[in-house]
Amino acid sequence: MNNVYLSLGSNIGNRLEYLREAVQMLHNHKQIKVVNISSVYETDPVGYEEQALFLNIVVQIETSLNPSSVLEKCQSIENELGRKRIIRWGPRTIDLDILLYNHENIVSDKLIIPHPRIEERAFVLVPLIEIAPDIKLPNKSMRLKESLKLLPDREGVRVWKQQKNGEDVFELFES
Ligand SMILES: Nc1ncnc2c1ncn2[C@@H]1O[C@H](COP(=O)(O)OP(=O)(O)OP(=O)(O)O)[C@@H](O)[C@H]1O
Ligand SMILES: Nc1nc2c(c(=O)[nH]1)N=C(CO)CN2
Repeated sequence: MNNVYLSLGSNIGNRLEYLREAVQMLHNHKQIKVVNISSVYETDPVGYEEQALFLNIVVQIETSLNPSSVLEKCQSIENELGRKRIIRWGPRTIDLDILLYNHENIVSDKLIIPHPRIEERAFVLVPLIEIAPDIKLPNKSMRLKESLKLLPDREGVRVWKQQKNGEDVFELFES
């Protein structure tokens, strides 16, 4: 079974509902098991700043899908939830990025894993480290929590809804 971390973000409409639906769609796939979900963080937009605040989470899944099939599933969820690609790094109902796939390094036309901007994004690192405190990038000795300490914009990431019960990954999405 492959251990995969995904980053999810939304900054249009009912942001929590989009996150909830995306996680449900992952859960509904018979080859995907959702094993952990971070708290929900409200985050200042990065890259293109003239847009609404995001909600971001990181989700850990176990899956028998290969990396390109995980990407296809992520993109089909984005399409189903009405994502439109208009501005690079611009507003979106939902965005799913693959952060890590086991400890593999993958470079193809469609996919780069680890995601190339993990270490510069507090909105990714904070929720990722919450659920995987000692995680490292493949072939790197420094833990990501050390990378996070080097980022200037950590205060742009605030807990919005605390994950209450790590055992029941769906509790977050039931209240
Ligand atoms: N690790 C990855 N996860 C998701 N998409 C990836 C990854 N590596 C490369 N891609 C490619 O990136 C393309 C653009 O993705 P997308 O429009 O979601 O980018 P973005 O989320 O706006 O920006 P960013 O990549 O900075 O998060 C996708 O079509 C996909 O082929
Ligand atoms: N805070 C925040 N900023 C972003 C995000 C995001 O999910 N959260 N996604 C982006 C494109 O992937 C660009 N900027």
